[in-house]
Amino acid sequence: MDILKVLSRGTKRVPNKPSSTVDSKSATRPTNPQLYGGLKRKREEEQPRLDENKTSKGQEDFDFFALPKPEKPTHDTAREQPPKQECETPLLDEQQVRQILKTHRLKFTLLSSHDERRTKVKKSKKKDTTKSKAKDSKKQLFPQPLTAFSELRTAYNVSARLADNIAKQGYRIPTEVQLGSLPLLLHPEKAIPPAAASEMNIATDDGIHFLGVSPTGSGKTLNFLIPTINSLLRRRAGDADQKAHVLESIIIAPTRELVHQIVNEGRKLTQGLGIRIVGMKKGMKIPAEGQPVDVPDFQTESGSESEDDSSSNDEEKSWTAKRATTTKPDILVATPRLLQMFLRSRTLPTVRSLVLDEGDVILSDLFLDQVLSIWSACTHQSLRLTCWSATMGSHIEELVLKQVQSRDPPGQPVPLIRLVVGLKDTAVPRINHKLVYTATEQGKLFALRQIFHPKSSDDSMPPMRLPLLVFTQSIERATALYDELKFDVPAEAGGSTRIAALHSSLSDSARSGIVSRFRAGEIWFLITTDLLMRGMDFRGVNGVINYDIPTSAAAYVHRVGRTGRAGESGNAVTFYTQDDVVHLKTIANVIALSEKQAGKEGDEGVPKWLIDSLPKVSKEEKKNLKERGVESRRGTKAKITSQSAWERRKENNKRGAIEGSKKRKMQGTADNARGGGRNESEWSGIDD
Ligand SMILES: Nc1ncnc2c1ncn2[C@@H]1O[C@H](COP(=O)(O)OP(=O)(O)OP(=O)(O)O)[C@@H](O)[C@H]1O
Repeated sequence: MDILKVLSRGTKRVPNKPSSTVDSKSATRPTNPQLYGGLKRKREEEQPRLDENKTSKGQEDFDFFALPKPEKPTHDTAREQPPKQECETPLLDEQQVRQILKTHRLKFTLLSSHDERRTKVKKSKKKDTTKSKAKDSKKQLFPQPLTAFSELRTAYNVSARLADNIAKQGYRIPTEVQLGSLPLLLHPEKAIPPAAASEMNIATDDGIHFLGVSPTGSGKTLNFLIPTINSLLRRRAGDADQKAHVLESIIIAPTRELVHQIVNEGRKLTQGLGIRIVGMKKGMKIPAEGQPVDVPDFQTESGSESEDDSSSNDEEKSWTAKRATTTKPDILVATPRLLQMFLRSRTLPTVRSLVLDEGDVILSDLFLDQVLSIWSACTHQSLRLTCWSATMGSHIEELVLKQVQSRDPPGQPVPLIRLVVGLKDTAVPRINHKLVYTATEQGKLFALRQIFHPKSSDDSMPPMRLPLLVFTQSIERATALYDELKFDVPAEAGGSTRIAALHSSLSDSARSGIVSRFRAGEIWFLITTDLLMRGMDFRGVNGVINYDIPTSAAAYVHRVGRTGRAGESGNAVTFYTQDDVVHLKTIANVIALSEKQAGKEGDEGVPKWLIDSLPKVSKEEKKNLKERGVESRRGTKAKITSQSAWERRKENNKRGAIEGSKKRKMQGTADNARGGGRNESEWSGIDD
């Protein structure tokens, strides 16, 4: 293997790509999902060789990303057989590993270990704060990276069929987070060789707990799904009763939209594997307390695919009564509230893996009680936790550390390892950021219309192609903005159907309808709120408009992260008024840091003079803003309007009447030209 290929693989074309490994989807994927890998490319002659014997001419042309040919299924359940030992991929030496991790800006830190814990307990008598304990125990690690997806099979014991499903989805080059953490999650003993593990005083043979912090759109979903699915396959490979479905993994996500998205991704990876991944819905029963309970199948069940956190007993009963098919999941994806509602005092003894997607929200006050009770309900002693997000505060890390340590069996601590990709809490490099001062609320509407109307000649606004996401501070503001804008799109371009507001007070079916229409490109402007968009992956969102300023640095990162995903570029515009100036520094700093990280020179997104002139934001103000939003936009002050709704409707009706009259005239001219009049039925159509 050539280290140059490892370091520069984001920029190098793959020679002789076998057509069987790529499907149509790959054509639409960016060729380079790397964020930082291509930045510091070294010349070939400077690179150390891994194995001189393997650098013959033939080896130079070795298709780095090609996967081994899929094995033929041997039986109908398509269960995996114990792995055949394939050609071993040689381990990189520590210097090479360090270089790759540095190039891709990957930093692994051990947040806990047995010895550290003992010293900490002693120390804690003097200095008993969790923060100082956590700080004391941090150490850097250099695990083996994944140099190509093909290594999943050859080096990390991934099932051939799972590897084949990954290839079929067109995934060819691992992103940074995948490159860094897949080996560690799949095969920790191999990723951290025994010498390094003993130096760090950790044992990895019984798995690890993991915190993954990587930019938005960097492929964290695939990253937690692959190890989850693979460990299920491997564990069951030797089972006599391979057909049994036992709930072994739970993935928790904050919204039903995200649950649905994860299930969809999971389904693509589990095709033909005999693994059932199910999204939890209201009324669903899951196998708790070790009792096998029938679970309705997510796909075959009639009705809405999304659940509702506030399901009533009546709804539950009627739903259960009308269920058509039942099944049991191997992997359950759920929102915290719904799962906890089902659990009450029941336990989930068979669950070995708990994944928290958007972990910082999941462990925020919004869901903390529910998540902790789910965590306690998972009573298996080998339960391993992974927690993922693009932003993660230190209080979340401390919370996770405290929780996992409290469950460690005596004398057998399980390491908690954290990976940070790039700089923590920054936006992805390929986004252009712009702060736009609009002075007043009216000014925002004016600025938004300039973006919406393509004929605008104002170049203070970046050119933004459709589709666009527009964020507001609250549901009331999203609805008000929708009411204001719904007549802005001309009828001939689809009128109000092109614009929608998505928020949690809508019904399940309305929410999933809007998401599907937005995915299908039927909706061009989607007005929404922070929580609803967490983790959502819409291909081709070209721009994000923060109509109301985000209420925290994390909110900014996640909002703008709906564009510029998987290596694509995007635009983010943030409006601010006089009322926002006191809060702006936090956002301006995130933009400045993100631009610096992206290697952008000068004052592209936010001029230095602006940052310097903005007032400092106190901790108290930050907290207040995060919890309550900007005061002048709360409650009844949430109104957004340039005219009264009545005036807007009147204007729209007038416009419609004029359009209709024009059409009738044209139709009449055409009919007269054909020499015939209209018959009754034609008239009735137009008059309706
Ligand atoms: N190795 C890869 N090569 C190309 N595309 C990839 C790769 N891995 C993931 N993707 C694609 O990148 C997109 C973003 O992935 P995903 O939604 O998992 O990001 P994320 O890191 O979870 O983002 P967020 O923090 O916003 O939740 C998806 O469309 C996914 O299919």
